[in-house]
Amino acid sequence: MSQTDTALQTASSHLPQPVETRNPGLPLDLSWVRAVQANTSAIERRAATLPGRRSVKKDYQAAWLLKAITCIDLTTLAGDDTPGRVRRLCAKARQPVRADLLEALGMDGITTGAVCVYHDMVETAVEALHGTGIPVAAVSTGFPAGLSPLHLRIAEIEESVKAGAHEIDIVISRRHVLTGDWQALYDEMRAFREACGEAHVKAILATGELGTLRNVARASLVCMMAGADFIKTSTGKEPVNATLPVTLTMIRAIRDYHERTGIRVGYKPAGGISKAKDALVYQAMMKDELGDRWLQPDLFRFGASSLLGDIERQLEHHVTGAYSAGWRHAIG
Ligand SMILES: O=C[C@H](O)COP(=O)(O)O
Repeated sequence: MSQTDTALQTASSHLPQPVETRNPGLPLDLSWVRAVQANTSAIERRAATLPGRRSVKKDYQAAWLLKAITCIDLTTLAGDDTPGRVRRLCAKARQPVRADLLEALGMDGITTGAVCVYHDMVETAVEALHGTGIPVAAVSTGFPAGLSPLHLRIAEIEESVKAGAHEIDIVISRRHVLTGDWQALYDEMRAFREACGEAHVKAILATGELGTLRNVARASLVCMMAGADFIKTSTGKEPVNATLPVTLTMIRAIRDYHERTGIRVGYKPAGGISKAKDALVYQAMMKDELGDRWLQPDLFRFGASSLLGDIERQLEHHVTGAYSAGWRHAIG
């Protein structure tokens, strides 16, 4: 088998998905939560060296980028979203890379991991993705601030599930973290998880608003104890969204949780990830810290509205040797 074949097999390994047991959660263990620390300067030092540590080139890079596409929650979360824009986004999710490029790469049948929209756009997205197997994710619970009354946040989840969302991206109440009220955070997350039913729940921590990496680590753990299927960094609307130090902190919390419980929880960095080279750094970090299993779309997603365009541009360069203008790979 040639190097190209091996590399591209890595990309197509998203096709038959391993079935992961959902995280059932645990009773809140406050002593475990309070024991969690984060050594900020060590985490920042390690994160700063990461972009230079691993570099994949040529066919391997193309394979990693194709894999990254399968992990994108292709997102539009704008006040001026329309059914037309969402349908165009869904068309892009079904065929994320131009057919001639895919053919040159020896690939077919690749899709994004999901499409992520506000509740009002769920029905349109579900209809547009009918028969593709691509799940629709709905942001929920008063996204992005999460400050509406609890019963309305729960009703919003239920409405989105009824409208056909397979995944619900909830926002936590940041004040519970900032005041150290872990019981309140746990109860809220548990209620959200219950309202989701069969739909998978991603807990958005809004890490840019949590103050310290120790808070990020503790909030990650509490959300996992309360049954989150994924923990996600940001809404994309905070002043600081996904970063490498936050990512290290959260994926180490996922690793600890797995070591203690045997349960794998997924990770979704979101907000401001728009370059193919950044996606490669995140993938390398997942591989280093958690292993290959966490590179599959059932355990790893990028929340991104414009990453796909840059990846497609890099793939075109790989195939043709030339860069095209970014607008040629418009998402919507
Ligand atoms: O969850 C997804 C984010 O809102 C997308 O953020 P972005 O537009 O910066 O890629």
